[in-house]
Amino acid sequence: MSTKQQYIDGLWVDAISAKTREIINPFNQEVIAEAAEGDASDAQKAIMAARNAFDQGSWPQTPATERGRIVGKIADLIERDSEELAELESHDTGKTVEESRGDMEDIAGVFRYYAEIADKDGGEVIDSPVSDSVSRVVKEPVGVCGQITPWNYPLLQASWKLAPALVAGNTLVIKPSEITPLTHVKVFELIEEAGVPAGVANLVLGAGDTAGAELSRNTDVDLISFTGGIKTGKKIMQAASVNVKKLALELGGKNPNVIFADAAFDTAVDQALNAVYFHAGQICSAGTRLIVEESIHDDFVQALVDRVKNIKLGNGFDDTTQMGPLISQEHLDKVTNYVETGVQEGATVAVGGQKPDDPALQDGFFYLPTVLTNCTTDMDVVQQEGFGPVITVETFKTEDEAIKLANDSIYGLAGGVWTSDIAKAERCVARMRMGTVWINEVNFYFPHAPWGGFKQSGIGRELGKAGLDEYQETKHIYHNLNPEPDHWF
Ligand SMILES: NC(=O)c1ccc[n+]([C@@H]2O[C@H](COP(=O)([O-])OP(=O)(O)OC[C@H]3O[C@@H](n4cnc5c(N)ncnc54)[C@H](O)[C@@H]3O)[C@@H](O)[C@H]2O)c1
Ligand SMILES: C[N+](C)(C)CC=O
Repeated sequence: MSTKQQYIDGLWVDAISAKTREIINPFNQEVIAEAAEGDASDAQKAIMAARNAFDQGSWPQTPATERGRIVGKIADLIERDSEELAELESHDTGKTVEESRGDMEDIAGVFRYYAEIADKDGGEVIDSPVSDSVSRVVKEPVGVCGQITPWNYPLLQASWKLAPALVAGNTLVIKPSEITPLTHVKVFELIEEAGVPAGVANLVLGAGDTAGAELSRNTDVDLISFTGGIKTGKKIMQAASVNVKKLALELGGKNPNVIFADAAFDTAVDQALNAVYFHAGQICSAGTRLIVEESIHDDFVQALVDRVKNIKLGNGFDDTTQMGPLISQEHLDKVTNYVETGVQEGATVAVGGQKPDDPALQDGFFYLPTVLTNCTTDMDVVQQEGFGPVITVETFKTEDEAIKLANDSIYGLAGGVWTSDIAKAERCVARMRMGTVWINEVNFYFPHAPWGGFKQSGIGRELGKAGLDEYQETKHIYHNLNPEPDHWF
């Protein structure tokens, strides 16, 4: 088995320490690859390459049209190799290959979107308050960007960072989660093939507290963009203060899905399942807090439970599988404890609440899709991000109460409202404190619309024009066409 290497300064390299890590398929714990285990010294080497490429290389000055062309070529290559990428992602994360195929389409779309807008903002001329002067605003790259991604949507989250950073003329070092590096390695082969100059885009592999921590504290890094958990986000924010790095944080969520009695019942039930059980609930924007109008609670829960019982768990490469495993034994233990805590707090397991007993699933990190009823907003299970296939159900009687419950969270990533009353829907979303709100929809995102969190779900935005702004500095240039002495002194 050849070792998956890092890509630093245009070369494929092992870790300086020569250490490696086994990469595991969470469906059966089979070792599917061996990857270089970089650490702080590898990160320093990559940062130096990115620093040199920014300070002395041609990329920041390359016309935006040309940078866009190269990023467009990456999109073409991702489309060409999308099946290979999708299979790698599913082996690495356990998600169904159908879900991974959807991710690859989205990823190519993100590179394509930023390629297309690369040269669309040529700056702005300001109406100067002084005659014989020109005042203009231009956008410039920030510099060297550190980028850190999580294991749940490895390449998708990377694409939201790589594409805008590159078209804006930055250089970068990205570090994937140490447990899911495979699609990052493959996409760097495509980045090389597309003609991105050596040193501009660098890939470091390895653990968060070594390689990742170096990216956040190193003073040669000008911007750090992180997607992951809130605890890590806080550490990165602290480390980044050393040189006041620009900071973008995409953190967790505990997202409400509010169902009014006048919602289209069958669709709302169906989408409440989609909101949570895709990728076994390991989605930052999963609608895990179901908030249902009291008058339909019993029917709604019964309909959910009937459907949940039939969800087919299994190998993501089997066409009939609807839900794969969790990512690791550690995460399975965390989800198990999370549900047990909920039960101790007074929640009732309406369905699931344990590992499956199917002998075919015993080698994987499976947990049954679960619905917990009798939940109240003060419970840990309602407030903490469980990041597993678990829905908690709360009830409300009035619109005000529904909004109060929806907003009762330290998080503010996303939320949904289901109703057939247009005015009520608009009133609700206006009051919901989240970066994305859906009316009669769940979990929908696309390259043109910004993504990010209110409150402790994060800082900054990815995707859309806002996602490009994160990677640009704004410079005002004032030109006095008729300089004269003032004779003040
Ligand atoms: N807001 C979003 O768009 C979004 C998207 C995907 C995932 N997430 C969140 O990500 C979390 C799950 O991902 P995870 O378990 O991989 O998160 P995590 O915070 O454990 O790890 C994320 C990344 O940070 C690195 N890391 C860990 N410690 C570090 C440190 N001290 N310094 C620098 N880097 C460090 C890890 O190696 C990994 O690459 C969930 O909370 C989920 O909600 C958010
Ligand atoms: C941002 N999203 C929904 C793609 C993945 C969150 O975990």
